[in-house]
Amino acid sequence: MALRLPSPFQAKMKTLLGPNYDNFMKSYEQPPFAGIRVNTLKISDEDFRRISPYKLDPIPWCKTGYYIEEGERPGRHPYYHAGLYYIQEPSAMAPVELLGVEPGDVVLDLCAAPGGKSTQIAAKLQGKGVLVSNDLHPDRTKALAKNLEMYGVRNAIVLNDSPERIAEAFPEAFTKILIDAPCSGEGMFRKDESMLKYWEESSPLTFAEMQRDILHSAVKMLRPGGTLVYSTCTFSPEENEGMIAELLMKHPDFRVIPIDHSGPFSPGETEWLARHMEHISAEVREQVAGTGRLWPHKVQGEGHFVAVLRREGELARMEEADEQAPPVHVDTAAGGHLAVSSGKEKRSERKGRGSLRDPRKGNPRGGGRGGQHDSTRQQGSGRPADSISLEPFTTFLREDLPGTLHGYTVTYGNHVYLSPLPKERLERLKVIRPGWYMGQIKNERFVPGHPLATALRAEEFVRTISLHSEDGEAIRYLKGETLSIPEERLQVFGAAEGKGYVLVCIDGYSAGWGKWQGGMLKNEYPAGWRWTSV
Ligand SMILES: C[S@@+](CC[C@H](N)C(=O)[O-])C[C@H]1O[C@@H](n2cnc3c(N)ncnc32)[C@H](O)[C@@H]1O
Repeated sequence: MALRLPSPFQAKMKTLLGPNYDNFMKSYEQPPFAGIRVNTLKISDEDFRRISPYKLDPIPWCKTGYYIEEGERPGRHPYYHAGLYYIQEPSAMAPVELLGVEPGDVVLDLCAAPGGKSTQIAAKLQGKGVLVSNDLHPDRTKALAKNLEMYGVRNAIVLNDSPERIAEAFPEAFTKILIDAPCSGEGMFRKDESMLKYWEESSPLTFAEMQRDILHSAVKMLRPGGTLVYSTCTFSPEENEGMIAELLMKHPDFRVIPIDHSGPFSPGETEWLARHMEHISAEVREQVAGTGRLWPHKVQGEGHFVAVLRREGELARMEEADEQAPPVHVDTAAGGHLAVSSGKEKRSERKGRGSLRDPRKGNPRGGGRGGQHDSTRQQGSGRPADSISLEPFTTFLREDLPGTLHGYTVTYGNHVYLSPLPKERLERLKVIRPGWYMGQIKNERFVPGHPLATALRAEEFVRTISLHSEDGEAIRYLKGETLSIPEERLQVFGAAEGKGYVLVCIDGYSAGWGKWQGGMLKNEYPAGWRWTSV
């Protein structure tokens, strides 16, 4: 065995696993399993299987997840840059599958960076409903925002705030909540040896403290009848069954929805509960048995713990409880200006339907950090939001993007976003992305942003070019080179001319912008996203 596992870890696992311990230890002689998950926001599972550059072997607990062979480098293919798949450890695909997200859900992913599970949730939502993705650590939220953008997610808000503050802003707001908790990462040892040192320096009890706080805030944000999934990539029962048992003792309106144990999932470790947490009732212990474990000696994956919990009550039906963000449209009566949706009028127009509950009602204290927006800081600011004329943006929509986009128009300085929620709902939170980034108004022109391109389908834009993934042209584009493209290769719809912004696709799937003129395609692929030689 190449890995030197800490002896306290080995001793603990021996007690926990009893006769299964030897098999568990043998699993460390195997290389870790690698997986990819098809991004069904951009391509159907069936179409991906047809064009996949890899031999795919289905992952039993995730319909769109596949094992790929050892030695493959899935991050080095143009399809990765076109967001056709996410590289994800196979066991990590389980929690979202068990959360049961459906289009129209209002979902919170509370510990979301770098975004594996958020991109999975977004694929389940299919652009309908709301995804709020949060992470406490600022640097990690950058990767989270980038991944959501790369995967063409339109209806996500990225926050960098504490669970307590988010709970103040969104009491009983979400139909589904995922807590993929920070943990001691025992399931990561085989994949990432640096986790061994991390484990030796910290204790499961430190994590249990953090997890308890996160859960405490999360329960306040779930609607009656809603579903909460708690997951970790560690084996330690203190952070898994222990956490769930405590929650059930404290919140009798929460119940475990038992996971089917006839397949890859093993039952929760209730014997450990009986030995170490005597105050936990037998009824709660029985419920905890319904949680699920993926063990590395039983399945092809690094291991995970998952608990599915439901809060008692009748879940308000989506169409009665939530407004869909309105379509963005050009209001010609307002002189070609965009009809900026404030959300307020919408609510009063649709009296009695209510959206996410307004935190200011019944919370007269207000307060908070007063709308720090990283989106503004990172992407530049300028004039006060409302002084900006959106005309260049509306002209772009009308002329180049004739379809209907949904969302509340939110501006920060000269940056324009479409948000799945009205701006005032985010006022007191630290917002990294208030929604789908449209672009920037600069010198009275609209400069479309990269995330606008990655989330568009080829047929939604008036001018497109499709580059072949295999003839080197796509990689040259991804490296930032200018390409020579004769006009006949452009696909131009209607009466539009060839000159202007072009949606650059790879085998038909959007990857970014280019600007075409006189046979040359100027490259607009952002510097920070480019294909590098290593
Ligand atoms: C297991 S990782 C999440 C992985 C992520 N769900 C994914 O699938 O890509 C746990 C995350 O929790 C974040 N975190 C730690 N403490 C937190 C807290 N109190 N509130 C929210 N996030 C926290 C960490 O920064 C880390 O990114």
